[in-house]
Amino acid sequence: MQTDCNQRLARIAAHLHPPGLQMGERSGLRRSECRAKGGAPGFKVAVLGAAGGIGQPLAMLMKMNPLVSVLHLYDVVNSPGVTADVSHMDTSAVVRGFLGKEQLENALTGMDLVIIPAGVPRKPGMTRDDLFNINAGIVKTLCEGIVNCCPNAIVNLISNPVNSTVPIAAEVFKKAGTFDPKRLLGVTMLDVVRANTFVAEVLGVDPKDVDVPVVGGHAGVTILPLLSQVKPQYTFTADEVRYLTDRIQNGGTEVVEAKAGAGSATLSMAFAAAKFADTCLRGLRGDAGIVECAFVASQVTELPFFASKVRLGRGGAEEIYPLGPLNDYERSGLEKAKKELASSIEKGISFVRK
Ligand SMILES: NC(=O)c1ccc[n+]([C@@H]2O[C@H](COP(=O)([O-])OP(=O)(O)OC[C@H]3O[C@@H](n4cnc5c(N)ncnc54)[C@H](O)[C@@H]3O)[C@@H](O)[C@H]2O)c1
Ligand SMILES: O=C(O)C[C@H](O)C(=O)O
Repeated sequence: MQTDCNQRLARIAAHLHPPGLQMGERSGLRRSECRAKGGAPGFKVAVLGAAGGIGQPLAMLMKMNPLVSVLHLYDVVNSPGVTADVSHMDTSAVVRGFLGKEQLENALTGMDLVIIPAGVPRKPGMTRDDLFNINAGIVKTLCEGIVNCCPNAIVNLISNPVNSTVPIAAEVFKKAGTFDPKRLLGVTMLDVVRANTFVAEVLGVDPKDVDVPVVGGHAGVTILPLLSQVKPQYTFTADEVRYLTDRIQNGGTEVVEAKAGAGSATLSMAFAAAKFADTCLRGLRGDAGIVECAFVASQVTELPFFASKVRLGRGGAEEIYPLGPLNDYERSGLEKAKKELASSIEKGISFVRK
């Protein structure tokens, strides 16, 4: 058995240069095939946009996740190099790379979870909505691929503007008759990660002990931290509430400005995306009591999409929790958030319906 495997590897190695070539492209065999057969049970995960600023560290973090048995890394550039690199990590997930549109189908076929950080990031002075013209088309194409190849996969959508790209994805799935609202999740985890960090600084505690629900959406005033519901319970002063709300709502801009033209949050986003993906996988596995915030199709407000706490299970976002009691400051924030969200959602919907 071992000898067979070694012989096949030797055959593959003979065909595998120059570096960067898709694994198995010439030999018809994948280097991972020998091990894939004996691979650990687990979930199949694809990262679309895997060679990007978020994609690369996210690929690394997903390769470290013991719940992942197969990791597909897709991009329109540089995915062979990222794949070769990540595949050398001695963790159990089998890694395969896919390059360019013609390999999208193979990248997606059979996936349980698809994570999408594909698209352009902001530069200083831009809003997330300024990314719409480029990213809307990218997300639409990738979601059409999901329709054809893994319509039952859970989708974690990171590409901005999330407030519009999630409605775009939903429309693509609806058009194809494959839309399951529980399986489409806009990733707002970075807002929660930031909120926990900034609140922990104010309280002087470890961020791991802090939990701040962040609801609404993922842009400016639509990011609504519910500081009155913070765990551990604490009553902030009005100044603290204003400082924290402003910092959480503008955390993305803080990074964009600090990077001064070199992009937006990538490392903290990869961390947040990996954390969120892990909760989705634990939900798929059937773990109980997994609750995170996400931007989903929702009836929590009159808007068709809204971020709030959801319970993740085998079917995705199986339960969507109401917002709970809000104070006057949060109620007024909610009205502002809903106004902006309504037009961003509408923009996404009409992009596909036009
Ligand atoms: N949801 C959030 O909290 C959050 C946080 C940070 C960034 N973002 C967003 O994530 C996106 C990616 O950010 P980044 O910093 O990684 O950007 P990046 O430019 O570094 O990487 C994007 C990658 O997407 C790839 N790509 C482009 N078109 C593609 C296509 N059609 N198919 C597959 N891949 C494609 C690019 O080749 C590139 O490798 C941006 O839209 C950014 O605004 C969202
Ligand atoms: O701010 C951005 O443009 C990227 C992302 O949405 C973030 O919140 O960091």
